[in-house]
Amino acid sequence: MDLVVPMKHPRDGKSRLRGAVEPDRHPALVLALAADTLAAVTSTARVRRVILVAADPAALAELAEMGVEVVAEPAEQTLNAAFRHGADLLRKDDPHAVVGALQADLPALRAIDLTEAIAEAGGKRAFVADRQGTGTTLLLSAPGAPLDPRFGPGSARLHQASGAVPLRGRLPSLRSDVDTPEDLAHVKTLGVGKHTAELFT
Ligand SMILES: Nc1nc2c(ncn2[C@@H]2O[C@H](COP(=O)(O)OP(=O)(O)OP(=O)(O)O)[C@@H](O)[C@H]2O)c(=O)[nH]1
Ligand SMILES: C=C(OP(=O)(O)O)C(=O)O
Repeated sequence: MDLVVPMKHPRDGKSRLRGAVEPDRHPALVLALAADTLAAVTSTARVRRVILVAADPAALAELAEMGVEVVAEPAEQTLNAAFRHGADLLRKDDPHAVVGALQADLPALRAIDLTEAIAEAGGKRAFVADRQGTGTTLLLSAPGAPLDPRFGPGSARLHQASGAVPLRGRLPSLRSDVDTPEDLAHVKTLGVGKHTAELFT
């Protein structure tokens, strides 16, 4: 299966985390969260391609070295348009693939949780809610079928209402996205990847 990961310019993203590090290091924190997410993704055997859909590809040069393809976001500059664009590019090359949409703010992600989620989905359109139960961290299409992303506030409910199956596994590392300082404290208890850890030593 192939994955799409969207990213704003690191200077603009994760505004609710502003102040967690010195202001001039905020972009480095956003990049570190993404680098740890991508390190786990690219070490997951079930994942074949990863497309990063970027508001500004030049700002993500260091992520491009991690075995992911960085492309520019489409003219419609919204989160769901970014997901649809990445999914369309992947489908052009393999019309029958499962396509996944993953958030870039999962610094504690472990390959074992991503593998378990893909297995539990079993080819159905399915999603993983965040640990609060309101947001979505991963949405998987059925093979060759539309991804139909509905990310944004309350997306777990929207994904379920659109027929996606909520995955029930514990999946602690996959449910722990980092939106707030409280989320950051939580992922530190799980154990973050090296890029994020380096910013707090
Ligand atoms: N390419 C692209 N990525 C986006 C867009 N909107 C959100 N994202 C990315 O999608 C992911 C999820 O978004 P949020 O968790 O809401 O993150 P955010 O907007 O950076 O955070 P806040 O400013 O705190 O709301 C993050 O990796 C964002 O960078 C967009 O319009 N285009
Ligand atoms: C956009 C979303 O993310 P967040 O909770 O990270 O803002 C979402 O959960 O659909």
